[in-house]
Amino acid sequence: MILDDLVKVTTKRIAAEKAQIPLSKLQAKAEQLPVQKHSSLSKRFLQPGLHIIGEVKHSSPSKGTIVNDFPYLQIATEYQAANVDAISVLTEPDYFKGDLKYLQEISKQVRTPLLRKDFTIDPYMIYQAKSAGASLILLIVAILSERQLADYLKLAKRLGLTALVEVHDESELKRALNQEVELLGVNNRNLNDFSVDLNNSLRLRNLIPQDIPMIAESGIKTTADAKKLKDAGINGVLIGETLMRSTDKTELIKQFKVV
Ligand SMILES: O=P(O)(O)OC[C@@H](O)[C@@H](O)c1c[nH]c2ccccc12
Repeated sequence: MILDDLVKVTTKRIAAEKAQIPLSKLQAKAEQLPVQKHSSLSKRFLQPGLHIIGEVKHSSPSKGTIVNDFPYLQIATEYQAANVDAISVLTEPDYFKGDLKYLQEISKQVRTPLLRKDFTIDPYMIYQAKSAGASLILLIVAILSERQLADYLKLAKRLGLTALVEVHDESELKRALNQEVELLGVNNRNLNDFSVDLNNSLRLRNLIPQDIPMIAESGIKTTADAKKLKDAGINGVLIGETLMRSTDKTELIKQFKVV
């Protein structure tokens, strides 16, 4: 199963990174950065309208290389100009061709809140995210124990980071709702077989309290897709491939915003 592989390579990578920059040093750096008023970020997604998270993604295990040309700074700048609510930056190198440096560089150029998109399995990665300029981190319920989920949520909160807690099905959602979750993501992609089903988001929205904003993730291609999600009470969409392949991202974001 791909998630198992991702956890394995990530564990290995983080061990190597810890040998480069020790936790204590990274922690010191992260702790001295200002703490943003983090609760306001998740609440923003409860405001009327469909909120957009644009993703900066070079490649993925399901699609391979998505774009050959990958001017990540330019893409992030364009997303910001189009007024997206947040920008998701893939930092996982082995399967997504991501890099922490993309996040670091983008954070120096844009003010839009940034989501570190990675397979968080160690507190070290949360300190890294903070140090690299992220405002949000991804916590994938499927790869975390109850203890880890609780601890990472607490750490994120302390550092002023908003956690996007990702679930794929009812049982994961149940586990997420046992915790103090402020922002929920429902992945429409099944990471076992890569099948995508927008109904996943539509179905799970009814099981999520209205005061918790929900983001539909993956496989959103058309404004009709986005409209269906919005009409079901979904607060935001996370769009990667469709935006990455678009030659007019600004126009497309504009269209997604007014569905
Ligand atoms: O490119 P898409 O189909 O629009 O999907 C974006 C995003 O949802 C997807 O990249 C994603 C959702 N959850 C993840 C977890 C890790 C890595 C990537 C992801």
